[in-house]
Amino acid sequence: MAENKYERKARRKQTKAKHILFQDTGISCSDEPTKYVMVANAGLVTGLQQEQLLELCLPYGGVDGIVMLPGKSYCFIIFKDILYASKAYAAIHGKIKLTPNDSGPLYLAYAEKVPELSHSWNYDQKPPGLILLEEFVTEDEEKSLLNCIDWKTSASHLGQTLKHRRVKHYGYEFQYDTNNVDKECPLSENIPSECNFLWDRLKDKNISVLSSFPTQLTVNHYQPGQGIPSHVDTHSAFKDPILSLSLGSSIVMEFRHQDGRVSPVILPQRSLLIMSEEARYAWSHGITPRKMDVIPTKNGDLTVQQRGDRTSFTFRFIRKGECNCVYHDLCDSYKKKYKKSEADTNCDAVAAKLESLHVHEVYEEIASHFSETRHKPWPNVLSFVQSLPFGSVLVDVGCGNCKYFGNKMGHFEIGCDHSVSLAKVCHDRGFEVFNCNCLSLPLKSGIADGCLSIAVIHHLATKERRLQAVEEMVRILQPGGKALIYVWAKDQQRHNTQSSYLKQDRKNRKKDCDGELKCVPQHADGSKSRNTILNKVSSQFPSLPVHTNRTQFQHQDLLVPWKRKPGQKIELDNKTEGALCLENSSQELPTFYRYYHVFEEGELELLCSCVKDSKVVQSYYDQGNWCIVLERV
Ligand SMILES: O=C(O)CCC(=O)C(=O)O
Ligand SMILES: [Fe+2]
Repeated sequence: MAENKYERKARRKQTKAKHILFQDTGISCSDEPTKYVMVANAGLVTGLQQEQLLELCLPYGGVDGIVMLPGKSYCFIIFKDILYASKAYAAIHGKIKLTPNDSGPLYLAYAEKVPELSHSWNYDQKPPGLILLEEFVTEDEEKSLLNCIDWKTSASHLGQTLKHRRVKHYGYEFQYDTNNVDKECPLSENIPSECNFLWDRLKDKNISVLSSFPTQLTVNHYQPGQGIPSHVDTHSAFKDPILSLSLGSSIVMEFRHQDGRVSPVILPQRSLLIMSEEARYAWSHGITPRKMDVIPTKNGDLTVQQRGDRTSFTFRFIRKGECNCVYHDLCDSYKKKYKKSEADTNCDAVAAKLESLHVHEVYEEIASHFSETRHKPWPNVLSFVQSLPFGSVLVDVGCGNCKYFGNKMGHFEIGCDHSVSLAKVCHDRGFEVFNCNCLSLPLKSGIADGCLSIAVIHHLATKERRLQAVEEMVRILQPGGKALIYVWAKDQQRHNTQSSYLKQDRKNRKKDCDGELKCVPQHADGSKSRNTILNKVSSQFPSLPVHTNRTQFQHQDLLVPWKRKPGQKIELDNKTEGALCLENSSQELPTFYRYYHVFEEGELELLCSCVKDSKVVQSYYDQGNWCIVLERV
């Protein structure tokens, strides 16, 4: 039978989707029915919510799961049985729209398998420290609690209607602009006495999380379709634990960890949720604004459940003083302390001097040799660059010899570096470059789609300056733009594999020729030679240790030797002050000393987490470097 025009269109869409799927994931589609049905034109990118899709598919049989991939406009339904899949396919493909206002029908295809998600949703594993007490209050108690809230109140801070829900505070007002409470300014309304029985009940149940009574209560009222953005209750505002009583209706609350784990937790009506320790400090919680929730059934399938009106009572304990938790990434008290320790301008001036002498001047001196040793691009950096779409503006901050430029990817490439000599190398190679300090980029905000900072900010001598450099990169990115940052790791031998630095160093040692990070000159009495160098180098910065090559880093702030290539002329001018370079009276070649701050594990994440308007979207270790992809939000 001849195809009609709708069938022809559906087939064309299907062919295109199959091709894209294969390109993206290597997964082929199948002409025969399978349990895996690809939805070609609905996914996270099109704003699809999994409960919509489930509602559509469940009438045809059991569903084991829905796989939605970040950044993709397609998704997959995993049916329990091939029969269900084929029934759904026959009914939906090219015929049914998801919602009446959608422009076209859904196009489906059978896939041989589904892509594996590195971090999937897990209904079975709750965040550590999370306790859920079901049927904590009776129906009568529920009514009495709901009735004791007087929403009709004229004071501006009471009974607020936020975009997504209605809220009312007792004890202290939670201020949504600062995400904190004014501890000096308690409210006249205390937590209603109708709540008092809850604390005895906790004791009766042998739950000993409370050492005193809560001092703050926030009542949230959610209608179906409303929610609360994912957040961690400010550490400095409230102690551990936080309690939340669910009244009126049940709901799914999503807990998210920074490592990508998502744990949806069903909060049944009349249950009490206790968020303590890791669940309180290191996982964010939120409620997605939607009218239905996806929940697992007893036999493990997924189903949807309509939401009703829910009122939650969130009880908290106002904290006196600062938080001392160990979950630093999400702790505002820790970040405040961390930033303050660097606020000293005297320290800033010393740092600037150190960078000038042991970074800027050294790179001017070693530029051509440095450039000769820098040809091979790092594969992960290259993939980042290649992931930027055609027409992207790419800024390489601290571009060195521009080894990541010239990829013919249709990018507009702009390099900048402090070193005049390195900028000249790039210019001679035909690239657009200018000189500047990465602490203050002479570029308009929001102009870049991608930004590189490869082995740059570890040359900045204070946390505040490193933060400033990252803030500058985020500033020049447009929303959605990404920066890739590489810094040297203190740990050069992670997972028992040697970093390229240690490997390179070994090679150098074998060949006994020059390159990056060469050893200091060795005499027969090597130690004497080293001491001479140390004394000379440390004259300006006495507390800075000199790194011993071929070894793991012993300190975080140090001077790393660079030995000049043999046969190169040494031109020392007065500026060098003898500290950045030692010209040995013997036959030895001069050694330059570059300042480095090598990063501990987690340190780069912490630094980036202090940068406004950005989020860390990827974090990894790559051959002796800690690396982060930071997205401007
Ligand atoms: O509605 C809830 O259960 C949680 C409310 C909440 O997280 C908050 O107000 O901080
Ligand atoms: Fe909260």
